[in-house]
Parts: sequence; C-alpha cells; structure tokens
Amino acid sequence: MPVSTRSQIINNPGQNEPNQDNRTRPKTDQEETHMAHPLRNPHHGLKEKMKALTLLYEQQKQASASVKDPSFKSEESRFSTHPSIDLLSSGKRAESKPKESKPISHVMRENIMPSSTVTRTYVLPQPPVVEDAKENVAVGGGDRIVGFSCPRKANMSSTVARKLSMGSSVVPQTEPREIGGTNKENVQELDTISEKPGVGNRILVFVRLRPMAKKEREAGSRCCVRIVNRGDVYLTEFASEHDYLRLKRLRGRHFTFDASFPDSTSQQEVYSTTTAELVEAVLQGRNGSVFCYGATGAGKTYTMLGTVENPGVMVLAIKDLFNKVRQRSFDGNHVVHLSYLEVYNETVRDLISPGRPLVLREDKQGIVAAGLTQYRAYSTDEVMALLQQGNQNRTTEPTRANETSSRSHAILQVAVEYQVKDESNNVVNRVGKLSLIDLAGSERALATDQRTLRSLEGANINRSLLALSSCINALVEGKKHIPYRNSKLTQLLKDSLGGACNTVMIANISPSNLSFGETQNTLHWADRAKEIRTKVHLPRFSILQLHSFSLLPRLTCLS
Ligand SMILES: Nc1ncnc2c1ncn2[C@@H]1O[C@H](COP(=O)(O)OP(=O)(O)OP(=O)(O)O)[C@@H](O)[C@H]1O
Repeated sequence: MPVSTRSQIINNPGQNEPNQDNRTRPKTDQEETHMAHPLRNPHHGLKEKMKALTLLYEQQKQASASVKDPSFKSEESRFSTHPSIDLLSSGKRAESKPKESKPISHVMRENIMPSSTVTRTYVLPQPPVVEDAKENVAVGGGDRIVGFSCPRKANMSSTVARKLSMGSSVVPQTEPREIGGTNKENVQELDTISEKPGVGNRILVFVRLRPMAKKEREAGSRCCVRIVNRGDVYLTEFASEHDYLRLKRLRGRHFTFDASFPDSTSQQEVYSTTTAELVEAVLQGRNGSVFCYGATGAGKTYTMLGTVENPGVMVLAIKDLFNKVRQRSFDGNHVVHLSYLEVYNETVRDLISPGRPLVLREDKQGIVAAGLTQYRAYSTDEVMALLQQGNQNRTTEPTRANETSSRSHAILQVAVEYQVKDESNNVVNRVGKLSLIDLAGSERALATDQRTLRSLEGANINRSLLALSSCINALVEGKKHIPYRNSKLTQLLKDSLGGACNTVMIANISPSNLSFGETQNTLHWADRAKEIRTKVHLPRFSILQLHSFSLLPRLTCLS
C-alpha cells in the first residue's frame, strides 16, 4: 500500500517527532544548523519565529500608536461601549483616512471662499459651563452632569471653507454670486462646472433640534442637547448618582455640522439654509436631494412637510421653484413634473395614484419606478393639493413614540425641464431633478409597539435604514461595490448618494434625555454622512434643433 512521505515521517518518532523537552526548551545553534537537513519538519522552529515576529510587530504598533492622534482613539473606545443600537456597526470606521486639509470644491455652493483667504470666523467653543446650560442645570442633589468631550477634530477646513447662507450672526455673510441671469451666463456656468476636475461634492449635513414636547415635559424629561454657534451640538448624558453602573459609562459628546438649528428655528430659515440653493441648481439642470433622518417623533415630517401654518421644506421648495420659474420663464418654456411615492414594507407605492406596487427598473436615467405617475404641475396651489392627497395615502400609524408616525419612506420628486439657447444658437434642453425624502423613523424596536404589525414595519424600516447606513459606510470608505441593491430605499437613493447630485441631509433630534440613545445614534450617523462625496456635477442637457421643443418622452402627463 503506498504511504505518503509525510505519514512516514510522523510515524517515526525517534527521528522527527520532538519530545516534550524539545518542544519547550529554546533551540541551540546546532539545532538551527540542522534545520537545513532535507528530512527536517518544515514547521520546526516556526512557532518561535512567529513569536519573535509578533513581538516585533507589537513593538512597532505601540510606537506608531503613540504618534497617532490620541483623541480619535478615545472616541473609538466611546463608540464601542455605547449601549444603544449602532447603525454604523455594519462598516468599519475610516480611522486611517487622513483628514483633508484642502478646501473642498463645492459646485453647489457658489460662494466658496478661496483657500488663501479662508479664516475661521468663530472659535470652536469650549465645553459650556454647567451654569450656562440652563436646560442642563442639575435639579436636585440626585442628578449629575457629565463633562463634555473635547472638540472632535481640529481640522475643520471643509466646514469653514464654505459660507452657509443662513441668517447666523456668527458666520459672516458674503454676497452670493448671481446664479440666474441671461441664458449666455447660464451656458458659461455649465461649462465651468463640467471643467472641474473629478472631485465630488461633500454631502451637506444639518441638524435640527425640535422643541420639547408636552408629553416629554410631563414625563419629567430634561434637555440633553445644546446647540452653540449654530454649528456645534453638545449632547449630555444625565444619570442619578446612585446609578453606579451607568455612571462609569456616562459620556458627553460634541459634534460639528454644516449648520445646526436650535428649537426656535423657523421653517423658512431651515429651508433657506438647506434647500434654497438646491432649487436654484435644479433650474440649471442639476440634480438635488434633501433627506430627513432621525428617530421616530424627532421632527422629520414636520421639517419636510410642516403644517398649514408652518409649511415645511417640500412646500417651501415648490413655492420657491414656481416663483423662480415665473421670473425666468418669459416664453413659458419651463415644464414641471412631479411624482410622489412611498416605500412601505419593501414595496414601492405611488402616492398620487395609489394602485399596485411598482417595480424598480434601471435605465440610463438611473433607477426608476416603472409606471409611476408623473404629474405635470402648473402652480403651487395645485402641487399643495397634490401633496395633501399624497399624504392622505401615506402609511402613518400611532406608535408609542409618535401619535402620527410615518411608517414609510416618502419621496417627492420634482423634475424641471426647460430650454435655453447657447452661444451657437443651439437650443439646450436642461433637466434638473429635486428629490425630497422624508424617511421613516429610525426607532429601536422597543420604542415602538412590538406586538402588532408595527413590529414587521419596524423591522423593514430598520432593514432599509441599515442598508442605507451600509451604503454610506461603503461610500465613505471608498469601496468599489456599494450595496444599493440591499433595499428598495437605497436603490431609489442611489442617485442622491453616489450619483451626480447635490445632497443635503437633515438629521432631526429630540431634546429629551429620554431619547438620548436615539439622538446619539442619529448624530453619530450624521457625522459619518459628512464624509460622503457625491460625483462631480454634470448638468443634464442635450442639444436640440432650434425651436424643436420636446419634453421628456417618458413622462406620463396627467393634465
Ligand atoms: N421644529 C418643530 N417645531 C414644533 N413642533 C415640532 C417640531 N418638530 C416636530 N414637532 C412636533 O413633534 C411631533 C413629532 O414630529 P414628526 O411627526 O415630524 O416626527 P417624525 O420624525 O416624522 O416621526 P415619525 O418618524 O414617527 O414619522 C409632531 O407633533 C410635530 O408637530
């Protein structure tokens, strides 16, 4: 029977198998020389070599770790101990990514300050003293406020380099460049944009704090969020002094965003800061997306839709769009189409003409919902009525956390097509698309009702939000494969996240310390989203024959 050489060696203990002593004692020089013998065990001495290599590696690692930024290390350890659900866990933190020191090229923001003249206009605030934080003042002897962490990143160039058009007294306002104007100017603008090197735009991330709800106040909750200088968000964790177990894990956190809105901020201010420039860009044939993210009851629908007295971003954007169209469109060549859909339990539904679930298809314009109604709109009032109708069709249910909780993700898309003449007297047909997205609440299962259909909804909501966070992680880490296909929501947002699109995210948070975990989660996630870069913007236009006006062929006009 043929026997392998190896089994022969192993079966001959006298020659090759080391006895117990040989295994433990260190090798002599003679033995090392003997290693060259052709019948030697190839693994002989490997253990020791590995040990030595590991030791060397550990030493090198320690040496390099001491050079690294210690603040990041401590932040990492805070993340790892956080008890709440961490949506970021699906991807690794981009810890090794060097922070860019160069100002970023923002096509969307027209009023970028040149790098040479960039100066910080406000000093990163010191952690606020307890006496200052009125809402955070410790009431009664049993409570304790934990100190804030140090400012997260010293390098804030990307945030500082941009001038936000908000009405803040802290960030100085410069005159925005005229974007509108003659057709000739518009064509030149297009050229400038397409000539930019392949640098994408960073997603702009804003945070909005809502006022404390009556119910929360009655439940004895306290404000755990403080917004300073309209950019910095301080999050405080409270605990009773007697809660020894939790005291050890208490943390305060500091985040910085493109802008942060305190609870007194008006809807108009939120709109002007976050979305107004996107509307302007849409009128130049570029795509824009705004999405609201946050826990259930944090104020997403209020921000997006608002109320009759205080209309939200969707309504204000459409009003603004029609105003601008009216100002520019002397010959009435602007055509506005809109669609409104929801993603509920992983099915896509038309909110304007509800019917059978829609199938997603990918064509050259990106992912489209086949058969989705594209309504041709002529006035703001008409759109308002349509929005109202759509919202009545939207799936909302009361949950423990919110009386009228949106159980679906809603996406309103407004497409504007219009024509201008370029320098060679060709007619340029431009199409810009604005997507306004109200995501369902990113609640933890316990925050809602687990016993009913809500649990299935919650699972699907969390699934799609998890898919969204996976995409964000993959985009931030610069991976080649972005898992858009993991959910309907991410398929629909493909354009907004990784495409040529100006994207704005508004993270909504509650001030209540009872929602601390959810708020921290939202802020971590928003902080991560700041690092996403979308592709460079190439406006969608095509050269047509002079006066041969044709609208998007695939649009189904209802009126
Ligand atoms: N900025 C605000 N000012 C005044 N009231 C607000 C504000 N934000 C939210 N609210 C109120 O808080 C409640 C919850 O807000 P909203 O329904 O918008 O939350 P949501 O994040 O959309 O929740 P869900 O994910 O469950 O749909 C509503 O009654 C809303 O009117």
